[in-house]
Amino acid sequence: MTDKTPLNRASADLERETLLMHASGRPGKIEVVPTKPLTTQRDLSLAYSPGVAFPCLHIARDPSLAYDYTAKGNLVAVISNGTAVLGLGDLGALAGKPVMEGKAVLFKRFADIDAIDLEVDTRDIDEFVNSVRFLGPSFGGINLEDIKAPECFVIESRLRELMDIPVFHDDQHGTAIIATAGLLNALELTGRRIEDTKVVVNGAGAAAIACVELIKASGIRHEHVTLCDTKGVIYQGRENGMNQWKSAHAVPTKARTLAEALEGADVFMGLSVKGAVTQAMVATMAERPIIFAMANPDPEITPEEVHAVRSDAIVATGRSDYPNQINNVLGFPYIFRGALDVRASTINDQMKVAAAKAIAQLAREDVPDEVDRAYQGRRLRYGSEYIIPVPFDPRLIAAIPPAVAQAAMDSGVARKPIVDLAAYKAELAARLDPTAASLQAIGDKVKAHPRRVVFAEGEEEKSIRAALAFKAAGYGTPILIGREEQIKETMAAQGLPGAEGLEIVNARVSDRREHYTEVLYKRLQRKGALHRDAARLVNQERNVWGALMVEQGDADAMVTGLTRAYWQAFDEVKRVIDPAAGQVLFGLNMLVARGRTVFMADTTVHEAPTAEDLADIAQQSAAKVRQLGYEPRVAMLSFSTFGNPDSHPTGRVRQAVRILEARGVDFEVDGEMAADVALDPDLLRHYPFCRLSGPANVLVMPSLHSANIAWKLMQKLGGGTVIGPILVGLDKPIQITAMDATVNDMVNMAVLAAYDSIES
Ligand SMILES: NC(=O)C1=CN([C@@H]2O[C@H](COP(=O)(O)OP(=O)(O)OC[C@H]3O[C@@H](n4cnc5c(N)ncnc54)[C@H](OP(=O)(O)O)[C@@H]3O)[C@@H](O)[C@H]2O)C=CC1
Ligand SMILES: CC(=O)C(=O)O
Ligand SMILES: [Mg+2]
Repeated sequence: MTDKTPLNRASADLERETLLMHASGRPGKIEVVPTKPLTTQRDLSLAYSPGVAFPCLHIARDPSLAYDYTAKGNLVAVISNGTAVLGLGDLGALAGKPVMEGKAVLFKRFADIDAIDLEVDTRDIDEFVNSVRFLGPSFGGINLEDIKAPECFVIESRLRELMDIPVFHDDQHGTAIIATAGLLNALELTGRRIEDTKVVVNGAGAAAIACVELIKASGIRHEHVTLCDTKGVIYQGRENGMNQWKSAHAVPTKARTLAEALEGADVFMGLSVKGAVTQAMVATMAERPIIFAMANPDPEITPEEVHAVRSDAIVATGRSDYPNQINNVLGFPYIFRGALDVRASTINDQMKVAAAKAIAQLAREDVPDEVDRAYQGRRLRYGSEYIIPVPFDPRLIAAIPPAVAQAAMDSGVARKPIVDLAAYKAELAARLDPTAASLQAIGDKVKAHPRRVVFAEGEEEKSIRAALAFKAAGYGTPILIGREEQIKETMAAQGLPGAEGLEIVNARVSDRREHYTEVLYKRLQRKGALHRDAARLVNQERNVWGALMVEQGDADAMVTGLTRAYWQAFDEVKRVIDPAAGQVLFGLNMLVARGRTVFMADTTVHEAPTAEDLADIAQQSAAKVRQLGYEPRVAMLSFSTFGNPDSHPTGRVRQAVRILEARGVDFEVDGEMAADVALDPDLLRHYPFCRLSGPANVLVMPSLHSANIAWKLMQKLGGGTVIGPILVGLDKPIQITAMDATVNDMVNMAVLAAYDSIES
């Protein structure tokens, strides 16, 4: 590529990273995980033949039992023929699959709905309808996606008639719901009356027609909406490129082009293609114009372009990297959640309006700290840069589905009404694990305060890739320690982009060498090191050099670990950096599995911790976990629970609990207790005196043996994600990965180290 503008470089980085992500490990983004054990002959005879005959026979007698005996009730099909893939046009069924897999995982991530993508390889309406209409028994709902207009209108309405489960074309109604929510708030913020507002919509396809219908249903007047397509304004009497859906919105007007239509308009809604609007056009709009440029992945006009000519504008796009993301991801997971939970037979207009109102209302409410923290650097207060909630707002799950479910019940389409709506809301709030939001919070904070992070093993390919990813994500400046020619050679051999934006430091030629040697010599001269030993360490040990950079303030943080056993890297770092005053050093792992996040300590340092050590580890773990956004509930683990069985080794753990009591710590802690009691609320109930208000999220292990074995077993057999060990207690932010760390692990650890340098 010859064009090396920052925008093109950024998109080349994004292309490389995205392709790598999709191809890494198991290709694609989804897999199927069994929910029942399948390990023994007995398991097999229950899950499959002969036992499985019984649920079949029961369902044959009473079809509603399919919701009790199969996954149907929580399963949605994301179905497309790929004729309008985002704003990329007709790429066909197969090429649309990455988007459909993406939609499926968004269902899971945001609303705990299992979804599977189905790509139907036909552009023929009848063939498509016939391929889908018989799939009803398998699913609780059908999400149609990226099917172009006008075929999508016919397909959706025919399937809605033919099927007794919700059929929802996301690009139409999901988009319309979110855009309407954003519009209601933008009108309020700019002091406009809905009935006076003049709207121009560019695009007259699936998303645009549905948006126009919903904003009109919300109070925008028919004659105040001008629709444009590739042929210009859709005026009354136009014949070229028309269809019945466009005709329904044609207005008498002299305007023939988008530019003419936009003169004096209050609102622009783009649901067309990248770059369809110019700065000159938005310059002619009314005071405080509202501009929703929603084409994906690139908007009709960027917020920077708008603000250069209209500083008074409220701007929204479909993208997550600008404020005001109007994207149907805010809608479809939650709308289906509510619909599935009442076994709705359809998603009707009342449910859509309820969703739009719930979303608009949420943006007006005070933003809780955890959401604010997650979007550091942005002002999440109802206003022109925050007209709509952000996708990682954990309140969405408790706000939208109940509104949708209630509307379904009120409008008579709920087949299983919810009796206790308050209990339903509480259940929804607890349904999703906050880890992703918390990691997002950490990453966003680093982006808001970019750091200089040393990647000590700078010549390693994984280090280079991690450094590039760190830079591309906007976390700051990576510093690679190594020989420039070597690093550049590896980059060229791997087809990686240039080293621009990376710093490369070669200890042997650095003008900081003498200084670092003196600093190290001063530290080590009474620990048996001669001057030449210090010089050798500075010259030859990258971990020592990197740690010195951090210690001397030449870098903010460091990550290492790929080329040395953990203990060796740890020893090298400790030559330069001490534990922070009054702190012990230890390892903390973050385990994410089965919808929950649990921290485990000490996984790296204390082989046989004393009661005092255990108390220190518990106290520092609680502080660290709080810093990461969790309220700690600490369990001091053992093989015994509250004295049963009573044995000598557990005394240490009990003593640690007494020490913590005496210190008057400000977090929940109790023990000794077995791991299953700590994690299982039903078992915990046998101990009503226990001071934990819920299952523990911090496990303090009695020894390094049990801790190290436990997290490694979890990593290899647990099916979850293990992050860490995170080194806690060092005076400077340095993290050591495992030798088999992936690029992603390295980036995570670099971000955690960078975060530490901001927080400390
Ligand atoms: N932010 C969000 O949540 C969502 C955004 N979208 C975006 O909306 C856009 C349209 O998607 P969708 O409705 O599904 O697709 P469709 O194929 O159904 O419709 C596309 C429409 O865009 C019009 N169009 C294309 N190019 C231009 C242009 N240069 N000027 C004016 N109109 C043009 C077409 O005009 P014609 O009729 O003359 O062919 C057609 O009416 C895409 O960019 C998509 O990414 C869609 C859904 C959700
Ligand atoms: C967001 C979406 O669904 C689209 O752009 O098509
Ligand atoms: Mg779409």
